[in-house]
Amino acid sequence: MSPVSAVEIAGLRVVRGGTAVIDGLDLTIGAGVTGLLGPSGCGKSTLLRSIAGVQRVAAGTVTVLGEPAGSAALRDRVGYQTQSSSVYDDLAVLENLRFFARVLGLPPAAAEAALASVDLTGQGGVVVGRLSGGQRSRVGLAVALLGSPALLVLDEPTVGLDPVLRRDLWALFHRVADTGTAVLVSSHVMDEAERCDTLLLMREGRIIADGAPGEIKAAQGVADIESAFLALVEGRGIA
Ligand SMILES: Nc1ncnc2c1ncn2[C@@H]1O[C@H](COP(=O)(O)OP(=O)(O)OP(=O)(O)O)[C@@H](O)[C@H]1O
Repeated sequence: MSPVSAVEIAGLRVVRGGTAVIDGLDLTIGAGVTGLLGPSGCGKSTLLRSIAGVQRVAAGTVTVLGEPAGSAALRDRVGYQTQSSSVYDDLAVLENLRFFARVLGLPPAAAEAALASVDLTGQGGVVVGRLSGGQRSRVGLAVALLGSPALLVLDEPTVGLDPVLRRDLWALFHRVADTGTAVLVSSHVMDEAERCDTLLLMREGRIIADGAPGEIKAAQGVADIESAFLALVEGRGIA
């Protein structure tokens, strides 16, 4: 059995504000938890937007689950959580989920299932505005998980969270990936690198490394991903 790749990108070029933010990017993303790591402004959100099908692209192709990114066939097969929260503060957790389930044409039971998958079953009646940061992130994640997507795209979901909450969220990403959903997570925190099955290091609109964290470190002859990133940037790796 060889399923289609979650994402196939060829020759992607994206221009924002008159500047080519991404120029000639080729990339394949498969199963498991893939981390997209790179400094602020390197183009992570732009790449994720292109995969989610909400970014105007100047050239190239972005194929998601065998379909062009953004096509109607992918509507409930791709879950996308943006950096800014898209949930309503003045609605309860379950009300939010039921609302988004309706928008996607899913039955109300999908809301309960998504709630359970992020361990918030007991919080369904709580107004989102009263939740902690970690719980809010989980609600956003639950919205992205509605309809059991085959690809989950998460833009910096752990930003601003303490180390314990970040660890718990990464455990959740792996649980989701274990069900067969490909999970793509961006972060600018290099110490999250070790939590990924596959790591994409991005700089100035380019993917400068793509592989398991251990492989990337070994190729550069260094002990941590931050050093690997610096070695790649400075072109002094052993590879
Ligand atoms: N709406 C916009 N109009 C013009 N330029 C933009 C716009 N959004 C982003 N950019 C530019 O595109 C580049 C890449 O931004 P992007 O948000 O993709 O980076 P990022 O790696 O996700 O950064 P961060 O971690 O800070 O979110 C940056 O130089 C940014 O200034």
